[in-house]
Amino acid sequence: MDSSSNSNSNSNKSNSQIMKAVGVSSVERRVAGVPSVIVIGGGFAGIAAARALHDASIKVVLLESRDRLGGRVHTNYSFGFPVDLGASWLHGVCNENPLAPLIGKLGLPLYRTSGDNSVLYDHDLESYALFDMEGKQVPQELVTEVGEVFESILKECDKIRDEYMDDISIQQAFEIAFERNPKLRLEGLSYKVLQWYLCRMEGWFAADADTISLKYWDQAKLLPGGHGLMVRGYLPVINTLAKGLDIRLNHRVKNVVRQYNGVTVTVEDGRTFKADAAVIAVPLGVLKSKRIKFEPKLPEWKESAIDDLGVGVENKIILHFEKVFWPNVEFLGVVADTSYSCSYFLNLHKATSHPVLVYMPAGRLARDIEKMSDEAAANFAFTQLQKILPDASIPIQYLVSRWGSDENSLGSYSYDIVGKPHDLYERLRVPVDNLFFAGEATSVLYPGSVHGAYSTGVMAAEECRMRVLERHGELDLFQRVLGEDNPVLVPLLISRL
Ligand SMILES: Cc1cc2nc3c(=O)[nH]c(=O)nc-3n(C[C@H](O)[C@H](O)[C@H](O)COP(=O)(O)OP(=O)(O)OC[C@H]3O[C@@H](n4cnc5c(N)ncnc54)[C@H](O)[C@@H]3O)c2cc1C
Repeated sequence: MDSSSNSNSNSNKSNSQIMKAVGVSSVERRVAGVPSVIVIGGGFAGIAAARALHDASIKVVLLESRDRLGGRVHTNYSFGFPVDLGASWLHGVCNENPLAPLIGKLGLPLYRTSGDNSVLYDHDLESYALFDMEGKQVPQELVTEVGEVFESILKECDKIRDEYMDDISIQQAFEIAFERNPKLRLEGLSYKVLQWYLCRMEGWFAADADTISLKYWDQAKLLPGGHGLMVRGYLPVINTLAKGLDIRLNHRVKNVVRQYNGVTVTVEDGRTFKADAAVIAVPLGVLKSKRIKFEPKLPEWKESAIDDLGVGVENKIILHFEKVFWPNVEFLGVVADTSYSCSYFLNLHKATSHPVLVYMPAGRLARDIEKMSDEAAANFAFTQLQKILPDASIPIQYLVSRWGSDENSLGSYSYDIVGKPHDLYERLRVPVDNLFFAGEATSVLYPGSVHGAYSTGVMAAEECRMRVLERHGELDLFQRVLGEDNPVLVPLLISRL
């Protein structure tokens, strides 16, 4: 123990002696002090990174542009109870989920909307009601039958993927599947139900079928255990992770300058922050907009990953009613001629006992609705509801999200667009000198999810910690390995066999 601390201080001394010899400025002298990191972005990824670095005794400051933490997790309490305007499901209700220990420890209840292997991504067809535009309920058997056809189409798409060298869109693949197997091309009400399934698929990617890559649409990993709604909202998890951290709200980062010995970050009002390294945990949409200037510029391979990965839009229009007047099912749907015109309402009353319906448009429809005022958007959602329930009473309150145009997100979550490589997530993750990247779009396994974002934050923090401590000559891997409660067999990292 003693000898290791001696050797650390010796290495620091020699560092500062070298620095004095070359006449360096105060910025460089900071290297001899406490290891420090700036985390940019206070969503799940950024908070997870800041937490891990703080717990490893690194000095961390987290800069967040909004006046709140959480980013695309936003629990709102204006109805007098929690509702989530961003993420609300835990995808993968199982112990392998990296968030499971925390959610479990906090005693937060989950309402499971699907088990494994459901036709829909986040729901089983156990508790639902679909209607046509005239308000007539679609028979359950028909919905199940069309669900089976939908699965057959996806299997056909798999074959098409194997045959085609070049990538095509999901929509093109569907058309080829219909040409090859006309029985799959449904008609009348069945066709409309098929459009509704497509609408739900588009919701999962927050994008339209003509932009989603056939090659990579199903490459993200789904954890087992189905999907569970966070009944009390996600905010308690954010608050727990953020406890005791140095967080600066209303700090919009404009400039990130990296030097060989540290980073300088400038926020909108001109204030600067300096540290040994930075974790960039802002959304892909923000990186795409180039509103944060990097000096020197990010390398070409990083820039092209930012440009080429898709970011879709999904929104929530949350309607609060005086009392429940709709059927006691988990979700209500409206089937139509095109997936654009179909609708989906999540019935929060099932999970939370509050009289709330959540209308969830995605892709072009979501972008179009964002052009409306909040009031017009809420009216639009209500009009869709009136199509199926003409006697619907008017909502007493509503909330409207705008993830696509909000300058702090500029999109809802990432997805693979047609014709681009799948290694973009990894390229987005790979550090550039002393800049480390985190966020859902850097998750190779679980993009577009809360647990994916969380894992990337933890991973970026670990890489960053190693880098920063190495710089300070203080790297003590021994302590971490010994400190683990449940030692597991970790494969050796062998770079040359
Ligand atoms: C409508 C919707 C529904 C969703 N549903 C689910 C779901 O049910 N389950 C699920 O797992 N996932 C869901 N997701 C996805 C999930 O919310 C995201 O994958 C995850 O929250 C992303 O976390 P993040 O930390 O990567 O990014 P963010 O949460 O976006 O955090 C980035 C932070 O950076 C800040 N920032 C931006 N610009 C700057 C700047 N210049 N300077 C400083 N700070 C800046 C932002 O304000 C933000 O706080 C949903 C997303 C949306 C939009």
